[in-house]
Amino acid sequence: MDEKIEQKVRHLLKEVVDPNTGKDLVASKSVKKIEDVDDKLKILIDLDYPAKTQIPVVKNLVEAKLAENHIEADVEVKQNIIAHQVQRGVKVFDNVRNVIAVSSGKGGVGKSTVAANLALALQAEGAKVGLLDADIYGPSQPTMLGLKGGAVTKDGKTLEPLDGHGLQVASIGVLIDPDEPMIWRGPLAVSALQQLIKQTNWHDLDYLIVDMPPGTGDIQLSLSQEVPLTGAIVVTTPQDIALMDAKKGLVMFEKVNVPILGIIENMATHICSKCGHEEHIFGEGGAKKMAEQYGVKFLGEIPLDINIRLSMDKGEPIVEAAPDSKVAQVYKEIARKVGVLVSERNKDYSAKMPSIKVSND
Ligand SMILES: Nc1ncnc2c1ncn2[C@@H]1O[C@H](COP(=O)(O)OP(=O)(O)OP(=O)(O)O)[C@@H](O)[C@H]1O
Repeated sequence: MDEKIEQKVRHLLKEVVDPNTGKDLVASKSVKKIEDVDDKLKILIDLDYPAKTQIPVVKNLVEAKLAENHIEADVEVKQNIIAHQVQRGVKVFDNVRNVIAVSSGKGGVGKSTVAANLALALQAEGAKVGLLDADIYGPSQPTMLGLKGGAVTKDGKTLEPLDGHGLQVASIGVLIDPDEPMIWRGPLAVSALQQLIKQTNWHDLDYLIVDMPPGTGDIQLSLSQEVPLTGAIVVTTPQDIALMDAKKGLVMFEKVNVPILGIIENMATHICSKCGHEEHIFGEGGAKKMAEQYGVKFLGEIPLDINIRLSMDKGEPIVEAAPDSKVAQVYKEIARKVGVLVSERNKDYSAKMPSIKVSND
């Protein structure tokens, strides 16, 4: 094709800023092809984040820029979520492109609720998503996602993921007696969770969300070291005591070189179910300040809202039960940020690395 045209188009695409990444399409490496097909200019743009609602937005921006410059072309915008780098020395999973840990410094801050709604929000925007419930102390995803039935195996060795509103789900809760108190020794817990992750037949996932056990003890540390994580999210509530523990979570991931995608403040404000008045009953701005202090992103704040709890208790998280509600929009906004932050991580090249043989001859 005419090199001049290609250069001109590339130059114009440098002027089209994707509102989601804040970068132009060339800088974000989204331009996959500019080619001549049967005398017609064809442009292919790949978006490396969940983009169902954003595909038409980006397509319109490109078409408008080309039209302004009297260039006619077929513009195709696609979602193509690729695998990104994990900790050095850890092997990535087959069929799972990106693994994201959702963790908390302490229990009860709403980590599992965030994990479920975040997974559903990523799915709503067009991603293929799995959820691994690794919370050995209180596996709540079977209830929260209304899972029916127990573990399913076709070959007696591997597990089939369960279906939770379209998510592929594996939960330690399905494998244990829910009425028995869970007393795991560290290594046993880690090996049971490793088995659950590796022996589940995940089918072609863009993201696997891991609902981590709360806290920053040995089990959490081993998991953060051994599970191939693209990034971690720390959930906290606004109280000083929760923030103190959340900081420990940040330090733990830093120690094992897992990039922190950001902090989410849950129960940030209380919304009165009678009058709709919103107030910061547990304190204000603590998580945002902590994010600044540690140089990580503040992903957003989720209000304390009775509908979040009621929908979870019914097994239908609010993003699924009321996708257009204000609260569901907050989760979706956070999910969009998470998708873009993952896309900014380095690509995973491990699958293409040649294996090097060292011989003694
Ligand atoms: N923003 C919210 N508004 C109202 N209720 C919430 C909110 N977030 C979580 N909850 C409720 O708080 C309770 C605890 O939430 P969840 O189980 O997600 O916490 P957790 O941090 O995962 O706990 P643990 O780590 O101890 O398992 C649940 O009943 C949940 O429905």
